[in-house]
Amino acid sequence: MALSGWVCVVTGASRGIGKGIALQLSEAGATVYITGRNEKTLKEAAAEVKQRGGDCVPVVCDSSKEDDIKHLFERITREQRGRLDILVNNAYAGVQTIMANIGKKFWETDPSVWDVINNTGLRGHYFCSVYAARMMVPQGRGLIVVISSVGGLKYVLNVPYGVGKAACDRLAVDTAVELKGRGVVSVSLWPGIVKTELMVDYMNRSDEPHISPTFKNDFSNGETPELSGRCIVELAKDKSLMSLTGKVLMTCDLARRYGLRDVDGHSVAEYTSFKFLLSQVSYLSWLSVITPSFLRVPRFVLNLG
Ligand SMILES: NC(=O)c1ccc[n+]([C@@H]2O[C@H](COP(=O)([O-])OP(=O)(O)OC[C@H]3O[C@@H](n4cnc5c(N)ncnc54)[C@H](O)[C@@H]3O)[C@@H](O)[C@H]2O)c1
Repeated sequence: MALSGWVCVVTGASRGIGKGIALQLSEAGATVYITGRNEKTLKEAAAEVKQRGGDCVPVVCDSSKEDDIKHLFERITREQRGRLDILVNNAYAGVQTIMANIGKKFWETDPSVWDVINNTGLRGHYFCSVYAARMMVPQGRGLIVVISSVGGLKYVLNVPYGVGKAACDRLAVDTAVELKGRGVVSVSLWPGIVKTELMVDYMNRSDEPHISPTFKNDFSNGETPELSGRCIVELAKDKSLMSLTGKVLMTCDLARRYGLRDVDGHSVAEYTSFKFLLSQVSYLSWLSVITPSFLRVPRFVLNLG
């Protein structure tokens, strides 16, 4: 129980990656406050965490409302005597809207899609980070993780998605600048393709015209929602964690760093390997068959990107 006695917050944990992270943090011994808007689904998720022996506190908290966020952190301060070890900024309200608008250009889409995607998934993260840092800085330790994605580096899905993810990455990098010397680590985490409930449901829709055979194959090799949680547990235990502050981390890099497999026993897809990248280009995919998987794009190239 490496995280026994630790106090964590995972926002947006009634399903998907947030729930997976809560399951892993509580399995490692932490008390995990999970948030969401719907009391019923939140309590169901908490029951699942508790069923695996974890300590979980469901709190109805809408990440797009500052008052809710303020009350969440006031409650933790009261109940845990000011202790907070990890904040995972994960809440995201955009998945269904993104799926419903795939293929449309930004000018063909209702502009309010920006708010759906970024009010919770960016602004909410900033507000949570402020209140969490107010607890962590005085105690001189803590870890803040923002769940982002490769959309922070290149165009994926749509404009508000990518701009929001680039800003999530900058949120982690810039908060790390101001947290320097305070003992609090701030990182951005990119999961790969994750088999969340919503994604599985989307992929199962036989009438969906936007799913390419390549993506179907990538999805079948995708991550479970718990892999990100497994990576965060290892990060929290890492003696040289401070050296990672201000960095954008990928689950596949962390899996390699800590020798992790996914919770279902599968090895983690290497998204920066030439083998994977070649498989994405139809006329070069034959090359991926003969390319060894240990050949990867150097990190400095990604950083330049
Ligand atoms: N699914 C993937 O393949 C994938 C890959 C890379 C990155 N990500 C990122 O991971 C994050 C989580 O995505 P997901 O796929 O698990 O999404 P999801 O929709 O399955 O889960 C989002 C969670 O946030 C909660 N939520 C929504 N609005 C909220 C609000 N206003 N306040 C509080 N909670 C709220 C939902 O109830 C749910 O529990 C996102 O940032 C997403 O971009 C996902």
